[in-house]
Amino acid sequence: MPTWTALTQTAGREAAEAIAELGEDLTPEPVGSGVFEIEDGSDRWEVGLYFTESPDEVALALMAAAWGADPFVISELPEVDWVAHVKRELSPVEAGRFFVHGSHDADKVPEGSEGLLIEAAMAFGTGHHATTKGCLLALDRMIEAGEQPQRIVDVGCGTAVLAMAAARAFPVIVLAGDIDPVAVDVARANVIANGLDGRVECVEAVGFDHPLIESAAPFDLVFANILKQPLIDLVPDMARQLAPGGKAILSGILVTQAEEVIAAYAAGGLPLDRRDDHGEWSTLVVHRK
Ligand SMILES: C[S@@+](CC[C@H](N)C(=O)[O-])C[C@H]1O[C@@H](n2cnc3c(N)ncnc32)[C@H](O)[C@@H]1O
Repeated sequence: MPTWTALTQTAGREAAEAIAELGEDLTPEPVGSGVFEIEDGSDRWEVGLYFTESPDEVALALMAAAWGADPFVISELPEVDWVAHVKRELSPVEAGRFFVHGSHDADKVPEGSEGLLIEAAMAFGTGHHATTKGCLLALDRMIEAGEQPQRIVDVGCGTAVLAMAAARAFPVIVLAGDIDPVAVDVARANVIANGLDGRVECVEAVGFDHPLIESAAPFDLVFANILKQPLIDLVPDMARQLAPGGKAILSGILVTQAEEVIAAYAAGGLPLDRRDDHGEWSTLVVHRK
């Protein structure tokens, strides 16, 4: 049976995300990576990189030192442990009517819930992160309120979890774009696995910058779970690409950054409807006047 090498360490959020990203450039390439919040109030994150061959320990030590992070803990895992690890990390997540789960939990979707199948992969959006959950809850409230957006785009789709949730809720074609080609591949695979082929179109795009997205504008609903600065940079495009009365669900914003993002959107003609904080993360709903 093959063994896996798991590298884990804890770090601050920014360092953990950077290490997971840089880890993908290593030789040999990791077969998986993940950044998981340690929910003990310590503001520490666990970053894991998983290899089928032994990685270059010198490169790893340099990478950890460059980020001022602790050295990696290197452990050999029999295959069975790796599977168990992924399953443990990917316990199902409930957010309103949505139940995000791996294939090992496909039989656990509660009656009346919308199941979304997301396997562990190298893209963000398993539903575990507070920002994804915040967006799913905002969508759930819109559905509850009887809103029926027709033109929808998910900017920074990652696994396409938000785009697929919207496609389950509304009988329209949902567009999903990501700057990262690996995420786009993962998103396409998820769309097929969820039986949404033809209902969610995934493209490689920076912001709204793709012919398919531009030709579908203006939008009634935009998701953008990206970080504070890209969200602020996106204000002029967001104002142009949203239809009057259209809404944007924004996340990836630390609670301490929320006022700055709210002010930037209000100044761009996109006032705040609602703000919800989940732990250290804020999710905002804004609309175009
Ligand atoms: C925090 S993840 C969100 C994934 C998913 N939408 C969710 O809510 O779980 C952010 C994603 O946005 C992508 N991204 C960041 N900036 C972007 C931009 N300007 N345009 C398109 N995608 C972007 C990243 O590659 C990443 O996949």
